[in-house]
Amino acid sequence: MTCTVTDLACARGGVTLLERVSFALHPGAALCLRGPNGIGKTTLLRTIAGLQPALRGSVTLPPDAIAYAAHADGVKDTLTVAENLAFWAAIHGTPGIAPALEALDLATLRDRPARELSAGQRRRLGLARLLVTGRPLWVLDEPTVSLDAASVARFAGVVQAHLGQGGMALIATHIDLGLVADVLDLAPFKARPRSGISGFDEAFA
Ligand SMILES: Nc1ncnc2c1ncn2[C@@H]1O[C@H](COP(=O)(O)OP(=O)(O)OP(=O)(O)O)[C@@H](O)[C@H]1O
Repeated sequence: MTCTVTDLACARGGVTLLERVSFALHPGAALCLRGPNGIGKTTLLRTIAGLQPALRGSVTLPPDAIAYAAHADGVKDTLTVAENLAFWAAIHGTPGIAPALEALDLATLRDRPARELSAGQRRRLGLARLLVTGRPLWVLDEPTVSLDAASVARFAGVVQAHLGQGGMALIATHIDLGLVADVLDLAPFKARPRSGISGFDEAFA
């Protein structure tokens, strides 16, 4: 199942940020989005994941085929690590949480309440959620924030394994994860500022 994004335009706070974004992501492939702070990487990922409407364009994969992981990780503080994963596994109908615990090195933390996790441990729990969704496209917004070097390498291996099973990954990241991935520079897709005054844009084009 290929994810095809065609002529996508997205906005935040009423401002159009990116326009004419098109690409195809095939099974087993990863694409890294690059661009300076504020260009609209998060906004584009949220739009592709179906968390906000597109101004224009289309995404062929439905939102329920996409697992989105971002800064707000959805971890429930009052539940333990294992309970958080079991909760998500139940929602997605995944049989067990052991592979996810193992993959993100969370087995020794399984009975720790999430509120007692360090930032990096919490991030690993948020990323472990990806594995229990069973969804083919992982949309990842700065997934390595707070992770130490060993955890970055471990997570890169998790993504690589997902790709090896025919999954896909779309990643906004400022660091090189060491993945075999195409890179999409968003600069050419930056929307031109609009005045909102009829005739103004044309007069000053
Ligand atoms: N809730 C909001 N309301 C209005 N504008 C917002 C909101 N959130 C973000 N923005 C603005 O939208 C623009 C794009 O933000 P976005 O987070 O998509 O950029 P980004 O490329 O992911 O940035 P970064 O690399 O810093 O994470 C920025 O100019 C930002 O200030």
